[in-house]
Amino acid sequence: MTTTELGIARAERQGRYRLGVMGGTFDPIHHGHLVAASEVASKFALDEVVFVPTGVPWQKRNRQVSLAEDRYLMTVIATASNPRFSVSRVDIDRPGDTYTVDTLKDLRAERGAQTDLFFITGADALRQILTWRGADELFNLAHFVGVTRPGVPLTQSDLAHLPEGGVTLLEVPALAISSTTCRERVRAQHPIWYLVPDGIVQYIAKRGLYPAAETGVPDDSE
Ligand SMILES: Nc1ncnc2c1ncn2[C@@H]1O[C@H](COP(=O)(O)OP(=O)(O)OP(=O)(O)O)[C@@H](O)[C@H]1O
Ligand SMILES: O=C(O)c1ccc[n+]([C@@H]2O[C@H](COP(=O)([O-])O)[C@@H](O)[C@H]2O)c1
Repeated sequence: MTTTELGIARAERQGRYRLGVMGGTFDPIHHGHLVAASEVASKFALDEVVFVPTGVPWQKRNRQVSLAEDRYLMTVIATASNPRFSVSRVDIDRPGDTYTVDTLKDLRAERGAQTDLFFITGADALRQILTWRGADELFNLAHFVGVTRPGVPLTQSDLAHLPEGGVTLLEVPALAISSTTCRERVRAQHPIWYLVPDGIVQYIAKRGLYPAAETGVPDDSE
């Protein structure tokens, strides 16, 4: 999108606020998340991107997930330097499993009817979207932006089963980083500098997250 197109997009919004919503487990947050959010913010002329750490990511029940407060604090640290990035507690403060349909309803109630929601999701999550609770409702609550992710092929034909006009695919600078790789590297005592913001390296060390032994910091599985 050129600067002129962006100008038109801004003019066409007629006083409406454009809010990007970046949901994730963020265990830990890494530069892949931040670059995806920044790119969508630029291409869609968003006023703000709110990062929403999951409370209980029910589709990750078979694995250990760090405490919500640790994931929340890492998200705050990683986004603090960007004036257009913010962090919401809606998912971690809501009891029970986390469903995006609730996230979007809560943000809509909080931000008001003048706000348009753009839910940002990686290609892997987008491919699973019909398994999400209340999937048929999701596309009435937000426009979905599916961002490319290395190792996850995604084409227009993958969108065939999704409502027409409900999803836009966007190619973002490819960063082959995952939270899984970051956790494995910490456990193996390999560096994660430059895969995650500096403050996250320090937070993980300070809290002793992702220890090599099973007997480490508490998690959300108990
Ligand atoms: N490198 C990346 N490029 C683009 N999108 C990404 C990238 N990493 C994660 N995402 C997207 O960000 C959102 C939140 O991801 P999540 O917190 O689960 O991170 P993850 O790296 O996929 O974690 P894990 O490896 O633990 O499954 C998802 O929609 C995911 O597809
Ligand atoms: O609504 C659901 O049923 C649902 C199922 C799986 C994932 N999600 C959302 O998708 C986003 C990315 O999730 P994850 O597990 O890949 O970090 C995050 O906002 C989750 O709440 C939502």
